[in-house]
Amino acid sequence: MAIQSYSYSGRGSEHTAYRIIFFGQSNRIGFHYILSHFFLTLWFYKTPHMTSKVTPLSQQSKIPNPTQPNRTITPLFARPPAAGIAIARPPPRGFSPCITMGSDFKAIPLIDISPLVGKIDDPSMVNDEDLLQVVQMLDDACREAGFFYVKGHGIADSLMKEVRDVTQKFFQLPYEEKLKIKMTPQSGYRGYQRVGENITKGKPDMHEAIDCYTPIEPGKYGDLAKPMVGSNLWPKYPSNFDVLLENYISLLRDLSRKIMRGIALALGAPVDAFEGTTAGDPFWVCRLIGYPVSTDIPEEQRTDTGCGAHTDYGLLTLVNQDDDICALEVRNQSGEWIYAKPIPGTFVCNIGDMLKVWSNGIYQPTLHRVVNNSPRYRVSVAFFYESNFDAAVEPVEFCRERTGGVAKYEKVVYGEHLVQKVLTNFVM
Ligand SMILES: N=C(N)NCCCC[C@H](N)C(=O)O
Ligand SMILES: O=C(O)CCC(=O)C(=O)O
Ligand SMILES: [Fe+2]
Repeated sequence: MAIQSYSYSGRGSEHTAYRIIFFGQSNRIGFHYILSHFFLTLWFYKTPHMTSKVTPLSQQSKIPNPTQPNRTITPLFARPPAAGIAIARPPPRGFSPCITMGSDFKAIPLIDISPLVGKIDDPSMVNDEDLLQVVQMLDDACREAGFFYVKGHGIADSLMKEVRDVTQKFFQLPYEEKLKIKMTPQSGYRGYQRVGENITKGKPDMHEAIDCYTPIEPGKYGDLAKPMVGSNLWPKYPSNFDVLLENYISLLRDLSRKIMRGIALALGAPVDAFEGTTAGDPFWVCRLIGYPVSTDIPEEQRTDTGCGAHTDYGLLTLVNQDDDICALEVRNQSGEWIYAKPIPGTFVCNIGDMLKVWSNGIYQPTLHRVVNNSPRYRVSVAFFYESNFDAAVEPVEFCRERTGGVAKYEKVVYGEHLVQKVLTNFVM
């Protein structure tokens, strides 16, 4: 048994945490020693661990290290059972080599979500061991890295690849051709944007993209959605682009809904917490992105980042990235950039700003950026699963209770958050 004591500073306060680790090891089987380590980590906080400061979301991105705030670690099995689930016993907490115990992750966990995908809509799933294990892994991943890979998600490899392939083909077209679907304020910020047109924190990003959003009819959501009214501008070439993408998006919507069900359980919430007025009519965003080889960009136009450091705006992001180029980087607590290396057949998932507010900071979105230093053009297709456009997202009561009783974030209307981002994302 070992006891470690260490300090870390969160937003506005210092903590000393004591971490007690028990580990049992060494079972002898035949000629081999098989070491098995069981970690039971108990956290004690010396100080009352929550600040009572309410910080508007608009200021969050200005805080230097929003990656890891004051965190409360409440083991899943210590939580009160939520309505709608009857957790009879704790899910097994085995040691997973993918998950770095502690706050400074070095790798992003990989989760096989097939039990979740197969069973999450079945009311009799509540005590399913495999499912609960996935829920536990989601909880660990959302606390530790805010990022995880998923496999066993049910989306065919061939479809993932085809979507990247048509994206690549489109970006290979001559500029005039791409301009036929140019993004403008009149198009509701939907369509093609050239390299350097998207800006992050004032700096042009070295990517080109097609942005698509849930279509919005004029008048829907009143003034709130006005800048984004419109339907999507799909390329005419390759000719199956719109059909392919619309099918892909509908599959990813359903997959995201299922993962959000898992995340709801991971938070100890009812399984349908992200349905109804929160995300029962989820807004979605899809960005098809191309990152040119840096030497192909005219020097006077070139910056060193494909996409500057940011957090995503909604609930959950699923990134379908090129198989063989390492470019997406995720920031850990000590400020190191950890590669989200491509793992063929997986999506890279991460949580967004709305989940932070809703969970009162139990889960935090992690800063990430893209740098394509490879000698090859990189493609990624990012799908963003968001709350209802007009959802007023605020810390829910049981998450507040779990984090000291005080709401750390003010209510934010998702659509306002999105529109504010979109209106400042482009030099037009
Ligand atoms: N829908 C999402 N999440 N898009 C992410 C793009 C991030 C870059 C953007 N210029 C920004 O500064 O946010
Ligand atoms: O290209 C990627 O891998 C990630 C893109 C991203 O983070 C975004 O568009 O929000
Ligand atoms: Fe992102």
